[in-house]
Amino acid sequence: MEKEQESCRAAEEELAVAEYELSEVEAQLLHLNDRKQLLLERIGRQKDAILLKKNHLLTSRDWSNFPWSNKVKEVLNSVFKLNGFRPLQLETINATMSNEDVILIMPTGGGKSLCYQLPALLKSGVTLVVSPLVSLMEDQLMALKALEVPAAMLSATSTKEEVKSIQDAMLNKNGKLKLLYVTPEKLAKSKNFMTKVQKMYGLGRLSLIAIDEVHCCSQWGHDFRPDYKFLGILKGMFPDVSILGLTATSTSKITIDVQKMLCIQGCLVLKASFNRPNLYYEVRTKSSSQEECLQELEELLKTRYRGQSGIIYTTSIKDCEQLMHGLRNRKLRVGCYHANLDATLRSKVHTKWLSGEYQAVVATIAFGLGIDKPDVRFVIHHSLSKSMENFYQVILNDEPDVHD
Ligand SMILES: Nc1ncnc2c1ncn2[C@@H]1O[C@H](COP(=O)(O)OP(=O)(O)OP(=O)(O)O)[C@@H](O)[C@H]1O
Repeated sequence: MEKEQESCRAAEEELAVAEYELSEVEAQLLHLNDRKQLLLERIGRQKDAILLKKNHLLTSRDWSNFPWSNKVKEVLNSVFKLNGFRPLQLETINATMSNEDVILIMPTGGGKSLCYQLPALLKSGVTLVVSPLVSLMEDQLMALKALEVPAAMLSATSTKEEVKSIQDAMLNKNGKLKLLYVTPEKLAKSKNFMTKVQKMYGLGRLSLIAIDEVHCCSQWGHDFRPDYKFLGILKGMFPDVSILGLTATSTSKITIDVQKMLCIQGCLVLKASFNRPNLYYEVRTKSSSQEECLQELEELLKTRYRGQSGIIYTTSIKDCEQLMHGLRNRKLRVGCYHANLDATLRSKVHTKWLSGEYQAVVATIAFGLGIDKPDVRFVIHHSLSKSMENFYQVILNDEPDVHD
């Protein structure tokens, strides 16, 4: 009995020692965890400071004169038939030629395409251009064909033969192909195509990656596209190739998000002026009566904007439908466009507006990306835009470019 009591006491003592040791270890772990936290914060601060310094160095550098400047001018004249650069075009081209990652924010129609098309011709190999819409790519290809620049596009509708000939051109050391347009879906969904891009990179033939409408990477923007997320792997896969992201709409929050997504934090960000002196803005007091509002719109469309083309933006689909019916009842030729209409109907409305059959489209923000009509003379906002950037984007998508 006594022996058992002794053994029990010994076990209790052993337990107390172990518990004491454990409490010591826990205290050390707590201390280590605190140190870890402090170190992580210090590393984060240091990384931010380095990015800021690098960004400052990039931003304060003079991007206007480089050994290849004469060649750049020559290609601008002889291939693109242009006499000079618009603001920030030369800086973007030079930074891209220097293998820097760049985000270029420039208003619609500012001349973003030249910023990757010209380096594509000067660099050896093929420039990959990621573009969100097949119609945008087709426009670009038509313009490049007229300039006799070898370019191609790959989309979900490309035939087997087209795919084969493009893939051969990608890997052919003597191939003439300079620009290859692809949708982000194609990159994200076709393993076969990505393998070919990797091979092209291995051969030193991937010269530049241009990402059009780059704000689509960010969930903060109104045009977020899930497939743009895939583009985040490109920098890791092709570290020697510079990335040029282009957009007409980006807040600093979106730009930082895009840099993070594409793994190009601290890269050079070039932002052109968004002041467009050829635009006239007017703010009117909106009547609370729907009838009076319709009457005012009718008057504008039949008098001030008679025979002219435009867009009336609303923020809700319900408003969009109601306004179209109200205006049609007043014998105005208008259509409506929003995300709830099927693609065929949307395309019909778009075509009728392009051809002039509709004087105006009553639309939500779904009507924007890829809309390009040279003779738009008015944009009416029936409701206030959700943000300044949305407002700017919908105006400039449709602005008559009287300077060009
Ligand atoms: N340096 C230049 N001098 C004269 N015209 C130019 C110059 N650069 C571009 N352009 C012309 O400006 C027009 C718009 O260019 P581009 O399509 O590249 O604009 P963008 O910024 O890409 O617009 P979006 O945002 O709609 O894609 C084109 O007709 C192009 O030929």
